[in-house]
Amino acid sequence: MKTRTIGFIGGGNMATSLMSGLIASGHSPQQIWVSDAAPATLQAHRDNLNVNASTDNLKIVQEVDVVVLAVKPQILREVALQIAPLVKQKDSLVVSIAAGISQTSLALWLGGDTAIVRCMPNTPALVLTGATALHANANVNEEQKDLAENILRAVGISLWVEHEQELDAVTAVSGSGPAYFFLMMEAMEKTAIEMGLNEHTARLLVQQTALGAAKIALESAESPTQLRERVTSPGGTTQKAIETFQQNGFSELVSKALLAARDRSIEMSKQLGAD
Ligand SMILES: NC(=O)C1=CN([C@@H]2O[C@H](COP(=O)(O)OP(=O)(O)OC[C@H]3O[C@@H](n4cnc5c(N)ncnc54)[C@H](O)[C@@H]3O)[C@@H](O)[C@H]2O)C=CC1
Ligand SMILES: O=C(O)[C@@H]1CCC=N1
Repeated sequence: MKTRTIGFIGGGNMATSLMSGLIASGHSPQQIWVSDAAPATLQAHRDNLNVNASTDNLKIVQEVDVVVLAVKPQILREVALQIAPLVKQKDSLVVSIAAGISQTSLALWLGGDTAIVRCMPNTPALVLTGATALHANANVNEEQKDLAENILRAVGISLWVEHEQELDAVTAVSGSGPAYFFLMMEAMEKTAIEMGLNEHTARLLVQQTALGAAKIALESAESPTQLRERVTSPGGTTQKAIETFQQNGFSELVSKALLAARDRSIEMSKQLGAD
């Protein structure tokens, strides 16, 4: 497939992760455009990533084949309505990464004929280890599906969900998920220091342990339960820790947190969208 130009409207955390990942995976910065309301953000992208940048969202739509909507859900309506006439004129493929903004809302704002892929990536895209789930509306053809998938696959794994509602669960699991692991790392690091390790040692041990656990989970055919049992010697230290977690409601707490994130995604679609 011929290399396509990609434009990001909104150049914040997630767009930075995606642009950096695309460039690291061999995409030419010259084929990437970004717009943002903050000129300083755009200058940083010019300086650090060497991409094309403009404060004018319409300029981005004009220049590119694929428009990625990467602004906060709260201002997506305003941006979508602004670019809608040009998107229609150019017959652009639009990819939205916004949490909690449905295909229904996007189609209402952008126009019912627009080819729209709604997806949920995550910030590890920055280091080419992202996880993205995508959903296409009925206007997206096979070539456009490949195009959207190729962009996200350049920065990690990507998979399609059949039902759009699944994206609420995806948001709770992998969209927000990196933050849960960072929270665990924060807590482990803090206690490691309280137990007498210096900051450098505490951080390094936690980071390497997280990496090792993720790597073994990915590479092994065994389930997380089996892998956990391999670390847990009967009557040993891990058993004490795991019992402490479980007696204090760890699994229930994780479940509650993910359900709250999933429900917030649904609530956002009602509050901010046209659902
Ligand atoms: N941060 C994350 O881990 C993830 C975020 N998302 C989604 O990505 C989207 C962006 O999130 P972040 O990058 O975290 O937010 P962010 O706040 O870092 O970036 C948004 C950017 O949009 C710019 N902006 C504001 N008004 C604008 C306008 N009218 N035109 C153009 N740019 C404008 C802001 O200056 C800012 O740089 C959200 O919809 C979020 O739901 C999705 C997956 C993960
Ligand atoms: O917190 C949020 O709403 C966004 C979506 C997933 C990760 N960050």
